[in-house]
Amino acid sequence: MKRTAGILLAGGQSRRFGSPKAFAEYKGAPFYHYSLQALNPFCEEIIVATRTEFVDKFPKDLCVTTDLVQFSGMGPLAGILSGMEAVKADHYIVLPCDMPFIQQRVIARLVDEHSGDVSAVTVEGKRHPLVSIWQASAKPMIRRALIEDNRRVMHVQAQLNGRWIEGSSLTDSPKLVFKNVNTPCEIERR
Ligand SMILES: Nc1nc2c(ncn2[C@@H]2O[C@H](COP(=O)(O)OP(=O)(O)OP(=O)(O)O)[C@@H](O)[C@H]2O)c(=O)[nH]1
Repeated sequence: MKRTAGILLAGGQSRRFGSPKAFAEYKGAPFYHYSLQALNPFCEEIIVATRTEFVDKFPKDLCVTTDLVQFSGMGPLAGILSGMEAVKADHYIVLPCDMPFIQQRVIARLVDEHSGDVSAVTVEGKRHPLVSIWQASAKPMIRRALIEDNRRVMHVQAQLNGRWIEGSSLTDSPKLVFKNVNTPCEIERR
């Protein structure tokens, strides 16, 4: 049977937010909780890829890893590879930690629509490369990109046999569901 793992990206610097976004609260729960909930039914295991200083802030029952030392500080692509290296699986569902409106049923649809080496979501022309599903076979290409200091997730996706899935085919409210929060006022307005 194919094994699916989830990778929750939570190693960013949150410069625009001003405090670590993973632990910012929305409706009484930390942002990361919403991504975790969305991934949960579809993954045999979920790994949180984060920075050393955040490891102890996550509950002890979560699997948490830090980015591979070689690629530390290189952004979400490094987090994706680090998650892949930490957990063996056939494919990986990746979500950022700053998408508190994400929904399980939308991830279910994304899983149904996934094909090829990688799938990711686009909403009205805005690409969300981190909301994605990757085959394990993409790992060497990600590694090579990072070794060459190419940190762009979309660049790697373009080199793979991948597809962009229109958010409107997954949910009636794609702009909200796939909204990533970068500043506190974006969440205060809700
Ligand atoms: N593991 C890991 N995750 C990262 C890294 N950089 C960003 N992320 C995650 O990727 C997602 C999108 O991050 P961004 O909002 O683009 O970047 P950020 O550093 O969190 O925020 P800014 O400093 O405001 O750009 C979030 O879930 C981040 O936690 C990294 O180097 N390693």
